[in-house]
Amino acid sequence: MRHGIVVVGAGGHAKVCVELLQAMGEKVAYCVGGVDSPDMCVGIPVLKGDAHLESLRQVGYSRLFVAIGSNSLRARLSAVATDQGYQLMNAISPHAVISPSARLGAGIAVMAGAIINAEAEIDDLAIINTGATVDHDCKIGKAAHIAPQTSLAGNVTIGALSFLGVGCKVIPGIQIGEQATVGAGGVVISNICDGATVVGVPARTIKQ
Ligand SMILES: CC(=O)SCCNC(=O)CCNC(=O)[C@H](O)C(C)(C)COP(=O)(O)OP(=O)(O)OC[C@H]1O[C@@H](n2cnc3c(N)ncnc32)[C@H](O)[C@@H]1OP(=O)(O)O
Repeated sequence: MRHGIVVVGAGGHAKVCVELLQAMGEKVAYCVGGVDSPDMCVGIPVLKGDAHLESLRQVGYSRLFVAIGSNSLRARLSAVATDQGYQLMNAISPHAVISPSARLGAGIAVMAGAIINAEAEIDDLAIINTGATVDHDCKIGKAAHIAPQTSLAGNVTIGALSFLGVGCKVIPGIQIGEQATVGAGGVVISNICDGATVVGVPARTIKQ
């Protein structure tokens, strides 16, 4: 028997991802949340505590999606789940537009209204959030998050675990390092180092 998908997380991001998976025609069996999670997540029962991952695996669940907004936590729990033998699913809205030449990793989320253009590469566990645009030849690193309405022009590279807040703009060819943060509404016109936080128009560094 084909089991439903296990979703890790029970917060706001998980709500959206559960509904993305359902829109793809999948059944979500359970969410697995922290001990303080609500009992239900958009109608899906929530099991509290990561120990449930192992017990669900033992009774035959094998497909899983990690729906946690924190990039580092998403990466860590995905590694735990794959070590337990889970296969990471993608949650991709039927209302996203994705080029046939784009390359998508595993465990990624692409929300409604997102556009991913020709030969873009989206690495494992990345989030391309609502209405974000990733133009031709962009490279989005592992477990990076491109927040709603952010627009990347062509040939932009985003390093692993980086976060671009809501409504950012990045001009063509820019390279943003790993674990970098761009504040909401930032306009990036020069390269950004690993670990830096930048804000504003044009974006300036507030933390190195
Ligand atoms: C579906 C979803 O919800 S997806 C989630 C989307 N989430 C977001 O877009 C959140 C984006 N987060 C931000 O923009 C945050 O403000 C961050 C991450 C850039 C900075 O957060 P913090 O490290 O807590 O910085 P803090 O709030 O202390 O601000 C530091 C300074 O930067 C300024 N600043 C912070 N964010 C911004 C911004 N987006 N644009 C311009 N200036 C900013 C502050 O005014 C402050 O300036 P000051 O020192 O002159 O007073």
